[in-house]
Amino acid sequence: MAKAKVYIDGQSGTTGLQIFERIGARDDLELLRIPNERRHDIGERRCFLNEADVVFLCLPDDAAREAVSLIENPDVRVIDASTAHRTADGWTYGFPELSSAQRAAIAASRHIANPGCHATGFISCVAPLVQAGTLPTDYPLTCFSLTGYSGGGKRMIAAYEQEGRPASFDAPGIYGLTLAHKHLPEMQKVCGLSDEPVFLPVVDDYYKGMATTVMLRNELLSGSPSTAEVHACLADHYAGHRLVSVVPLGQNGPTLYANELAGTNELRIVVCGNDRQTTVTALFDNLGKGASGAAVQNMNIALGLDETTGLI
Ligand SMILES: NC(=O)C1=CN([C@@H]2O[C@H](COP(=O)(O)OP(=O)(O)OC[C@H]3O[C@@H](n4cnc5c(N)ncnc54)[C@H](OP(=O)(O)O)[C@@H]3O)[C@@H](O)[C@H]2O)C=CC1
Ligand SMILES: CC(=O)N[C@@H](CCC(=O)OP(=O)(O)O)C(=O)O
Repeated sequence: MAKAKVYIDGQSGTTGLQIFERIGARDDLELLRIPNERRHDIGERRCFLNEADVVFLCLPDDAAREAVSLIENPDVRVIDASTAHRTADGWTYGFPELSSAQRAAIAASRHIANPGCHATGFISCVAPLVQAGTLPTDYPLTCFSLTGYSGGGKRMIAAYEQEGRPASFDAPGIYGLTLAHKHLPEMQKVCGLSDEPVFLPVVDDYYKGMATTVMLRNELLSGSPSTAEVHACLADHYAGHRLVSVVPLGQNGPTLYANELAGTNELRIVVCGNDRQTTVTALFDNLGKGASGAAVQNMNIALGLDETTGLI
């Protein structure tokens, strides 16, 4: 069988490099590499974008939209890591663990929108509870999400790693204070919520790794479930999945560290609580299941391969 041809637009960026790291040595794929000095040349990019079977877009939103407009070959499968198309018509949201129907839609799609990193954490905690009817769609959700500075791409990495950087970078920084973070639309739409959550992201002085937490009052959930019942609902949903799992109740340490799953493609959910209040936390790597690992998983599904090929 012919090898699938793969092109990464934005190959020298943070997400692009991490995709290359995961697929560069695979012998079932043929990687098309644009000469580095031509990587911004529209004519050259157009050739690569139309020659590939699978294209990863690892670009800012506007450049991702432009890249899509350059693709004339209807057989190209596009996996866009940017925010540009995550709630757009005609695009399939690339979180296969949502449902078997979602996985089948990804397998059949030519336009896959890779989830945002904070959105990945939020959706992994919330969507199964909504699907089960445990979490009412009008629940007043709040969420905070910790990320390493590589989540901000090359520019933020350079800012954090520069000599003489501001002393404030030594401490966690709460941002998104206008409560209009770019991941809110996908969080609301994919979970089927009637409103956006109140969401605060926090960036801190470490390279990669995330902890996204949603806080719940059990009495406001349908049927006032115990914390163990909330846990069971999530554990049932993710049973049999290899990249997303739920830590057995009580098996987590007393402190959750946002870099616990850094360097992996996995996401693990930790449920804690006292039956009056429950917290659900997703631990993962912003560059793993939060971006490049998820993008490779989506490619594997789109090519009909085992979804974890090259990932575990
Ligand atoms: N970092 C992360 O954890 C995550 C990132 N994402 C998303 O993935 C996308 C890429 O982010 P990230 O890798 O962090 O960003 P980076 O800034 O690290 O990389 C962006 C890349 O895009 C290239 N680029 C920019 N404009 C153009 C253009 N017009 N034509 C061709 N190439 C262009 C840059 O080229 P050059 O090499 O010249 O700078 C660079 O290689 C973004 O949309 C981001 O929001 C999603 C989830 C997580
Ligand atoms: C630390 C930091 O700034 N992180 C970025 C999220 C990176 C990401 O996921 O961006 P996409 O929406 O393109 O996926 C932010 O919060 O805007």
